[in-house]
Amino acid sequence: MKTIRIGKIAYTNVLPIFTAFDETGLSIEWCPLVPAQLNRSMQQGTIDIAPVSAFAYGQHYDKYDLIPDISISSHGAVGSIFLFSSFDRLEDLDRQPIALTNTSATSIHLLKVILEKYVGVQPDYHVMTPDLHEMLKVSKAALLIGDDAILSAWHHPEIKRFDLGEEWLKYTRLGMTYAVWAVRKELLNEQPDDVSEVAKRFLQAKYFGVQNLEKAVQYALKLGGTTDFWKSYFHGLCYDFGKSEQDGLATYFQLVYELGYLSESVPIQTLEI
Ligand SMILES: C=C(O[C@@H]1C=C(C(=O)O)C=C[C@H]1O)C(=O)O
Repeated sequence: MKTIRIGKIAYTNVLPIFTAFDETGLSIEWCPLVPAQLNRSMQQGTIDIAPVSAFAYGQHYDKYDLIPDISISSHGAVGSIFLFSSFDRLEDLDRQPIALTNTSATSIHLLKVILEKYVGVQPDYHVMTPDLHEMLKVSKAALLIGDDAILSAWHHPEIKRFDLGEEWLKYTRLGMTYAVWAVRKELLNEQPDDVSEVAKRFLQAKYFGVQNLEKAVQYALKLGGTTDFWKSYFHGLCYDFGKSEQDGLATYFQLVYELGYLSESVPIQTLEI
């Protein structure tokens, strides 16, 4: 078996899956990166399988297939995708500067959909490294994801923040999928049996990890917080990719396409394993 390079999101959100992954008998190399770097590495072919931003799948779906029934989704509040804002109302952000983290792809476009389609404002976006203090020096609101969002919320409870999973649910009554497990089609053609085995291990890891959160919580505590905080964070995330998650994602793809941020409407294709 040729070594398969697998990307890992360098955030706490995936710990229930990655801490439960059984690599016995597999030849794999782990590549921990933030989502925007994972998206790039998958596109360039320096990694073969990864949880990529759902938006990045939309950009390159012709090159990828998806492992079925695994994602990072939420039905409502996600707990780690926040727009921090100097204003109490999203309506006040029209023509205002908003800083977007350079680590994201899905959430950046989710924010654009919410603000432009539903709130009806047209802000001036600019991309920055994820540093809340620096971002708010030059803008009226700042989008952070993952551990950057969690830490900034802890350090700055006084700053108003909007949870994008909650906003999306409010306007659409749908869940939202932020990341999906993509496999490069080239790898699938070259090593179909190995891909199928890795996909099965991911699904086993998901089933076991979500039922047994102790190990994930133990790792998560290194960032800070309490056991109860992390249990409730993990319970707020959904790692499935069934009909209700796919319906939410299909609506997102349609709206992102209508707003011109994707050049075509995206089919969601999952693998038979
Ligand atoms: C829930 C999250 O989902 C993520 C958001 C992503 C994005 O915005 O592109 C990509 C992968 C996930 O890590 C999070 O990062 O907090």
